[in-house]
Amino acid sequence: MTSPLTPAEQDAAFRPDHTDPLDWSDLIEALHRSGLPVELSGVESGLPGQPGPAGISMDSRAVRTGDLYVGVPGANRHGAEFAAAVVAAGAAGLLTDREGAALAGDLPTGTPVLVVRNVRDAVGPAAAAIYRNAGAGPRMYGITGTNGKTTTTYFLTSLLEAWGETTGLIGTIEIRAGRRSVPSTLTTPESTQLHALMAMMRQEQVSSVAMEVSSHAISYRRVAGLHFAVAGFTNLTQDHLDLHGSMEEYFAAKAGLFDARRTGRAVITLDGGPDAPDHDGATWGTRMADAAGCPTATLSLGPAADHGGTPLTGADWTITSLEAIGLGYRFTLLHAASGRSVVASTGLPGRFNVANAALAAVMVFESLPGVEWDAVARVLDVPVGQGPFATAVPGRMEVVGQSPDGIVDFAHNPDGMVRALESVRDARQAAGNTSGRTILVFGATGDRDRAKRPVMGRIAAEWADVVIVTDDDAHTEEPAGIRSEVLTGVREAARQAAGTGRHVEVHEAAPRQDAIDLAVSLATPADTVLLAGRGHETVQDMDGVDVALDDRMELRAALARHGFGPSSDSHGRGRKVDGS
Ligand SMILES: CC(=O)N[C@H]1[C@@H](OP(=O)(O)OP(=O)(O)OC[C@H]2O[C@@H](n3ccc(=O)[nH]c3=O)[C@H](O)[C@@H]2O)O[C@H](CO)[C@@H](O)[C@@H]1O[C@H](C)C(=O)N[C@@H](C)C(=O)N[C@H](CCC(=O)O)C(=O)O
Ligand SMILES: Nc1ncnc2c1ncn2[C@@H]1O[C@H](COP(=O)(O)OP(=O)(O)OP(=O)(O)O)[C@@H](O)[C@H]1O
Repeated sequence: MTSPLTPAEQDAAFRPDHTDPLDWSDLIEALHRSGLPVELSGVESGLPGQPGPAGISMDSRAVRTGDLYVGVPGANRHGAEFAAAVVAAGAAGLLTDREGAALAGDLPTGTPVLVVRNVRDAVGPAAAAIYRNAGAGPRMYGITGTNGKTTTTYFLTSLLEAWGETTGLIGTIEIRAGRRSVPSTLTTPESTQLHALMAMMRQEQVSSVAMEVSSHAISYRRVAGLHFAVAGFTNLTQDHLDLHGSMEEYFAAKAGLFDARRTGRAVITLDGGPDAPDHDGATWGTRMADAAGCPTATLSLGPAADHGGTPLTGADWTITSLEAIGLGYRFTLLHAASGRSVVASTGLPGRFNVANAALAAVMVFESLPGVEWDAVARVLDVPVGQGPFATAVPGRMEVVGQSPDGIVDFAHNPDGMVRALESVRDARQAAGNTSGRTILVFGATGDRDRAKRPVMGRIAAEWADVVIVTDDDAHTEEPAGIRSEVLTGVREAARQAAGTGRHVEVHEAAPRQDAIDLAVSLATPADTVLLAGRGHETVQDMDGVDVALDDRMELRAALARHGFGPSSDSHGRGRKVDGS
C-alpha cells in the first residue's frame, strides 16, 4: 500500500490539537499496571523535574518535540539506533528494550530511558496513558478477516450515521474522524498513532469508530490498549502466509481479537469462507466461534454464502432469503432469539457484499441491544440503491462503465479473485447475457507472499475468458519475473480448460495502462472488463519510484478512447436467486 503522505505528514494528521504532558512517574505506573516492569536509566537520582511526554512516536522521521520515542526492533534495524538523533531534535525520552538501550548509546544527561522486556507489549499501554484513553472515548467496532474488512467498516459507519451517530473510520483507504479525512498507509496504524487518533476522535466528538484490524496489527500488538465494544469476523482464506507461516498461525492471530480483555462481544460469520482443512467439516468461522473468549453471536449467510448454501443450524442470526436486483441484492435477516426479521438491501455487486452488509447490521444490533426494531427496519428496508448499504466503497466492485461493464476491484488474493470473478459472471447470467465474456486484468505484488501468484493465475484462467497479466506494485522485485510466476498458473489452467473445449485467451502486457487499453480494445458491449488488485490505489510502487496510476481513471479513459460510454445507474428489475 502506498500513501501520498510522508511519515511526518501522516503522523501529524493523526494527532489531537493538544495533549498535556504526562508525568514520568504516571507513565511508569501505567506500565506497571499493565503488568510490564520498567527499568529506568539515564537519570541519576530519581525522575527528572522536566515535563514528561506529550506525544509518542516509533518513527524517527515523525518525532515531535516532547514525544516519547519508542525504539522497536525491526526486520531491518533496531529503532533505538535513531535515539540520539531524535533526542537532539527534541524527543523527551526513550522507551525501548535492553538491546535498544545499549544501541542508543550516550544520550544527554537527564534523558529518561525506560527499558522493558518486550517493547511492542509496552507501546499500546504507554500511548494509551499519554493520550489519556483509559475508559474514555467512542464506541469501537473492530473488523477482522481476510476479505471484506474495508467494505464492512464503510457499511457500519453509514448505518451508524443513519442513527445520528458521529462516526470515525480507520482502515485501508482512509482515516476519518468526523469530517477530517487522511489517506491511509497501513490497514491498521501503529498503536502510537491509534491512541493519538482516539484522542482526536474524542476532540472531534466522534461517538462510534469502525476499524479494520489486520492480522499484522494483532501480531505486532498495534491494538494493545484499545477496547472494542463489538468485533466482527468476515472469513479466513489464504493470504499473508509470508508473515504467519501457516493458515493455523494466521487463524490464531485473528482469534487474538476475540479475547475478553480486548473485546466485549464477538459477531462471527460462520460460513463466510471455506472449510478449515483437517477439522471434520468445520469452517474457519465455526472454529473462530469456538475459539472466541468473549460472549459471541453467530451469523449464517445461507443463500449469500459462497455458491449459495443452506443456512447453518443454530446460528443466532441467519440470512433466510436473497433476491438479486440489478447489480445489487435485497435480503432478509432473521434473529433466532426474538423470531423477528429485517429486510435490507445493498447496491454493490457480489454476494459477498450481502455478507458484509449483514455483518455490519448484526454488529450494530448486538452493540445497541435496546435499539427499537421498527426504527432499524425503517433505516434498512429501502429500495436497492438507497439506504446505508448503497454506499459505494472506493475501488470495491466499483462500476465505472457499462456496455461493456467496466469494474474495478481490490481482489488481490485467491478468494477475493474467485468472488469477484464469480460475481461478474453471475450478474451477466442473471441479466440473460449469454454471449458476454469476462476480460480480466491483474498482476501480483512484489516482495510479498510469492506462493499465491500461480494460484491466482490458475483462478484467473478458470473463471475468465480473456486473461491479461500485468504489473501491480512490484516494489523491489523485477516485474517481468512476477508476471512470469503468475503466468505459470494461468497457462497451466488454460491448458486444462482447452482439454475440456474451453478456450482461454492469454496475454502479457505492461505497463498496466497498456494492459487496460488492450482489455478495452478486445471488448464488445456484452463483455465485462474487470481490473483486479489495486482498487482505490492511486500510486504504483515500481522499485521505489511512485508512478501515478488509478485503475478507475485509466478504465474510464480507455472506454472513452474506444468509443464506449460511462456507467449510469443500473438498478433494474428483480431476479430471484435463492431463498424462502
Ligand atoms: C513488514 C512490516 O510489517 N514492517 C513493519 C515493521 O517494520 P520493519 O520491521 O521493516 O522496520 P525496520 O525498517 O526494521 O525499522 C525498525 C524501526 O525503526 C524505525 N525507523 C526506521 C527507519 C528510519 O529512518 N527511522 C525509524 O525510526 C521504524 O519505524 C521501526 O519502528 O515495523 C514498522 C514500525 O512498527 C511498521 O510500520 C512496518 O510496517 C510496514 C510499513 C508494512 O508495510 N507493514 C504491512 C506489511 C502491514 O502491516 N500490513 C497490514 C495488513 C494489510 C493487509 O491486510 O493487506 C496492515 O495492517 O497494513
Ligand atoms: N466478504 C467477502 N468475502 C470474500 N471476498 C470479499 C468480501 N468482501 C470483499 N471481498 C473481495 O475482497 C476485496 C477486498 O475487499 P475489502 O477491501 O472490503 O476487504 P479487506 O479485508 O479490507 O481487504 P484489505 O485489508 O486487503 O484491504 C474486494 O475488492 C472483493 O473482491
